[in-house]
Amino acid sequence: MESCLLIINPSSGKANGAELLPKILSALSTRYLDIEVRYTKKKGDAECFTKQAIHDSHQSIYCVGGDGTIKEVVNGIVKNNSGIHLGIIPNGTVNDVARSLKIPLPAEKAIENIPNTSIKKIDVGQVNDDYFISLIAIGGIPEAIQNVSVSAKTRWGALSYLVNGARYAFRQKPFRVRVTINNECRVIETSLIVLSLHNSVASMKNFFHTAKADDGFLHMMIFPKFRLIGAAVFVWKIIIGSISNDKAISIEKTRHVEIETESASLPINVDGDKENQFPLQIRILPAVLSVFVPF
Ligand SMILES: Nc1ncnc2c1ncn2[C@@H]1O[C@H](COP(=O)(O)OP(=O)(O)OP(=O)(O)O)[C@@H](O)[C@H]1O
Repeated sequence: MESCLLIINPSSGKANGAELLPKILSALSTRYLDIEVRYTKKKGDAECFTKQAIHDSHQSIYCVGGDGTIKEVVNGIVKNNSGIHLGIIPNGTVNDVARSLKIPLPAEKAIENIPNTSIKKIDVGQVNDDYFISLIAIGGIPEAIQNVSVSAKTRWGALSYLVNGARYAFRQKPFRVRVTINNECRVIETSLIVLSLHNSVASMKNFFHTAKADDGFLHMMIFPKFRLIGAAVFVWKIIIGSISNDKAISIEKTRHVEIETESASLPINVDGDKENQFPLQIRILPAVLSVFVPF
């Protein structure tokens, strides 16, 4: 029988990860003889635990947390060039990766479904020297979303993101970026850029209608400059899932993109965390991650 590492972020989502332990152990014990359990305490722990699991020759890692915790595990896997299998028990606030992979929500359902999963190879994004699994967003709105406190997320869930994002949308100042796709360079004034590997963004399904976790593409939306009324219209279209039909938005599908700006303080959000400095070299690594998904 095989062995696995179970990583639990006890602060993700409603901060109930530790309470799920008995159920998870019972589900995993049908598949694994040895199950090591580790709790994260801070940023970087999940990547560090992953590195150790690869070194210890575990066959799989199960991750209980949100997209930020999954991103750390993915960094540990890809940076170590490992084929270790990843199981996702979605217990964050938005859980876009799980939604895209049709992993049942909430976490209790995903746990019950562990026996009915098999391996699928999916894409990973690379941004400069790091990796991401879901989303890069540039602008003040993503920064506002990132600044939502753990207590607000625990109490209000995805609603806390929406309210903070909408509040900032009205104060949003446009910014100028140089975007290079397929050797074609464009200077654009925009208020928001969203780049995703999946169809679900900020827990809203079909943000990118055609995106698939294994299609080998980065999906990118460049919004025009917007102010008060424009922001309200876009927020509404995002909520009702019709944003990708908006003619004012430029939608790109690419394998590589470079984004530069002279606005030194322009915020970048990578899978929910503030990271990286411009210029951004972003590319897709097709089918490099083995994840458990429902049959
Ligand atoms: N014990 C802990 N207490 C507080 N923060 C932690 C702890 N362990 C990890 N973290 C932080 O949690 C972040 C990841 O949270 P994660 O994204 O998984 O949950 P979330 O923000 O609730 O969900 P989502 O990304 O779906 O919105 C990591 O970047 C890390 O900084």
